[in-house]
Amino acid sequence: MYAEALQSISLAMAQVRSVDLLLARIVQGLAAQPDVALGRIWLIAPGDLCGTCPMRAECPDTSRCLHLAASAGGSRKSDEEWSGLEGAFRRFPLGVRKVGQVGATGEAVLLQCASGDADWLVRREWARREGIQSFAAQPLVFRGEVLGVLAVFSRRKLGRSEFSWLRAFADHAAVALSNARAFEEVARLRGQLELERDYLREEVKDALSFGEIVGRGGALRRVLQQIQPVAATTASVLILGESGVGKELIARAIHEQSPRRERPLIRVNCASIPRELFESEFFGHVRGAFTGAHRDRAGRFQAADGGTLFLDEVGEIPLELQGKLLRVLQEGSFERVGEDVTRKVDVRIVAATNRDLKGEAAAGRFREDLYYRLSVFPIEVPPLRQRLEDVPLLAEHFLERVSARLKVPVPRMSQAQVQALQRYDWPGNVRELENVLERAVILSRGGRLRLDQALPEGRQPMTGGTASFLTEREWRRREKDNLKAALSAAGGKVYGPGGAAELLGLAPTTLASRLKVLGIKVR
Ligand SMILES: Nc1ncnc2c1ncn2[C@@H]1O[C@H](COP(=O)(O)OP(=O)(O)OP(=O)(O)O)[C@@H](O)[C@H]1O
Repeated sequence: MYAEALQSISLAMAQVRSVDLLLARIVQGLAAQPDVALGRIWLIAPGDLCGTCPMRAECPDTSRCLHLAASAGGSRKSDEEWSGLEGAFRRFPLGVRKVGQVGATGEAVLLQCASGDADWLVRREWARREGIQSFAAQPLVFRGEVLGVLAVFSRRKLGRSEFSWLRAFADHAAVALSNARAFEEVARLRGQLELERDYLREEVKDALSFGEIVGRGGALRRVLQQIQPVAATTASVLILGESGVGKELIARAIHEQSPRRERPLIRVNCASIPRELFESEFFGHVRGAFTGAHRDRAGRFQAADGGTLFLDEVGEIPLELQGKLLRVLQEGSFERVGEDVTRKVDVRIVAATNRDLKGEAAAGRFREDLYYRLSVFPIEVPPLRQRLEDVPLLAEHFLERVSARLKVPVPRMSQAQVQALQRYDWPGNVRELENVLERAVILSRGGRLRLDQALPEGRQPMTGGTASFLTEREWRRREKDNLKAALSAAGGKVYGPGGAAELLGLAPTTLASRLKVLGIKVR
């Protein structure tokens, strides 16, 4: 081996950004030298093949060992090549045999075959046949940490000077290895960020509307008190409550108060995913896995790696997929659609439902084991009608927010109006209250708050005098009843003489589109 050869390999190394490619270049560069029979690199990594490892009995600690990561060289007797990463030496326990000792101590070794101390050679027959003279192993050390071992079997006796050249070369290799790892990490993070951005973009609008949780009544306080203790853990949380009570707000608060707050919170609305796309949405797919899969795509589990996955409307997940979901919750592993590789993730689950999931499980519509897994820590958010004491604060909050958004002065709300709001039973919960106030602010046009038309029918505040108009909802109902009556008078016939369109004096196409809008089915 010559200094120039090592230098030119070093130069080439600096350009490479992939760890695998880098290691391959190094050993191939070494093996290209006339006297080198075999060049190999092992890297320290967590123990993985312990069940089948031939050195298991000698292994002091299965947590970490040396993994053969690159190999190059060839026989001088045959055209056999030694680039495979399998075989007896694919793992070395740290501290065991020469390679393991270099990995454990960080001290290099130089051994000669001729000197009679060739006991270290495991394959003596191989060494004799291939004319091996020397073996040199150098640790790959970066910032004081041993990353692995670089070894060379030489057909020419290696002297001290070559050994020290190899030392310097190993140092270059270790730096290049750290750089390549850093590049790969950056690329991985960039990929993940892009993925998160894709998923998050659709939710930016939603996210902007999530301020603090408003309301300090006893019922809500009891809910809020549960957030902090559970946020600190990795336990799955199941948030139960009717639509619009603020379940998503609670889910976000759990994430924000958890140690995962710097990592992504990814939301999946399980009700909006078509049945056949569930698996791919959750776990991702590889290109060509199904029609339309034009490129590899990571799923939401991967996007949420290290963070929290919020499974909204979890009761909508099809039964077939529930088993796979259970597995990723239990083992943290899954496969992309169309791929065999098993991937690992670390994801905390917060799920929400407005269904009686326990009842669904009892009826066989939801897997019971999954239900128990999800509901380790249930949080029940009461409907707004059971905490009407929160209405005044919530109403103020929404008035201010909507006015700011519409850039109008905040209209003043009278005590009577607040009471009117508290008399309503809010089937749509906080979301409905928010919508009512938004309508009221728009109707107020910068003047006094106009709740009368904004509230759903039959709930106008008692301001004296009867209203001489219909609300939108009343109007629609009247129209619906009217169209139904006409249809029935026409015996279900829409078009032509005696049809409903003619009876109503409407163009048939106009009638058809109104029927569609109002959801009226024609027999
Ligand atoms: N306590 C609260 N303080 C402030 N805003 C609230 C509160 N509760 C709910 N909201 C608002 O009400 C709307 C509905 O809340 P959210 O989407 O969290 O309900 P949900 O229970 O998840 O509904 P769904 O089951 O329909 O998904 C949101 O705009 C949210 O900001």
